[in-house]
Amino acid sequence: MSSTGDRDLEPRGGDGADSDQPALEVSALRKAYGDTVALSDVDLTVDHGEFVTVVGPSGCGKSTLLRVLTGLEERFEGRAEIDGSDVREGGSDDVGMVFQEPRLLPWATVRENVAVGLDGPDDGRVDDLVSQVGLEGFGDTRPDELSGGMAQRVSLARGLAYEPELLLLDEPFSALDALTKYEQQDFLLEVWNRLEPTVLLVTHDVEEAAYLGDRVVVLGDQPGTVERVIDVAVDRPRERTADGLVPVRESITDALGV
Ligand SMILES: Nc1ncnc2c1ncn2[C@@H]1O[C@H](COP(=O)(O)OP(=O)(O)OP(=O)(O)O)[C@@H](O)[C@H]1O
Repeated sequence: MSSTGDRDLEPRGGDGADSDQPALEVSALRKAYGDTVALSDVDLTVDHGEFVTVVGPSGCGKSTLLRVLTGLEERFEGRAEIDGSDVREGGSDDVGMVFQEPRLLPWATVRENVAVGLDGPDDGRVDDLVSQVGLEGFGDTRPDELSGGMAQRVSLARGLAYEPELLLLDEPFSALDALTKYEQQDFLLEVWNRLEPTVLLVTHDVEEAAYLGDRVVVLGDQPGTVERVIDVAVDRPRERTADGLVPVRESITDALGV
């Protein structure tokens, strides 16, 4: 299966983006919870329209990095900016987040959960998204009647619904079976091609990190810091079996020490 669409890999500014500023910039980031240092000395710059994947072992601080960027962690050292604005001062409000746990409104239907960030009703778009994440026919279903993988897909559709300039995704495909995961990865690539958001996607899946990313940031643990940054110089659309992805996967596993 291959990703869809053809894409110019030059970074571009999206609508309203200040092209003088990177989409996202982190420098000398350090975040500790008591004695536990979750992140240390993290530097990362992501350009507008880039798709960057972050891979690392469990507990290396991947979710913490996303929490810092979304403004959920106000106490940290160093700098974290979105479009040149400090995340502690609000960053940008044009950020879509897909959390590791779906965090759906339990009383709301699938359709209502997807539409939650939209200003007004846009039934056509919501229905399209519901069907694109493979949930056609489940628009009126409530979260307690969904499997974990279905709930995760509702969360993905909600994160995409208002077409943000920056998408922060925390293991959005981890609860999916292999085939559904491939379909949803390609759906995300199709959305990325069409809307050109900047994407930062956290995963522990080496294959996924290589297949999706323009660059792969490998985090090491204890404390979490950038171990290696790997450019994925493989043309898009990509085949999952592309020869060029083999050395990328090897470089990731080498950096992870596995
Ligand atoms: N609220 C918290 N209080 C205390 N320690 C925390 C908190 N959140 C995270 N940590 C610790 O910070 C470190 C990084 O956690 P984080 O959840 O960011 O890792 P992760 O790489 O996302 O892990 P996983 O892949 O298992 O989701 C871990 O040692 C974790 O125990």
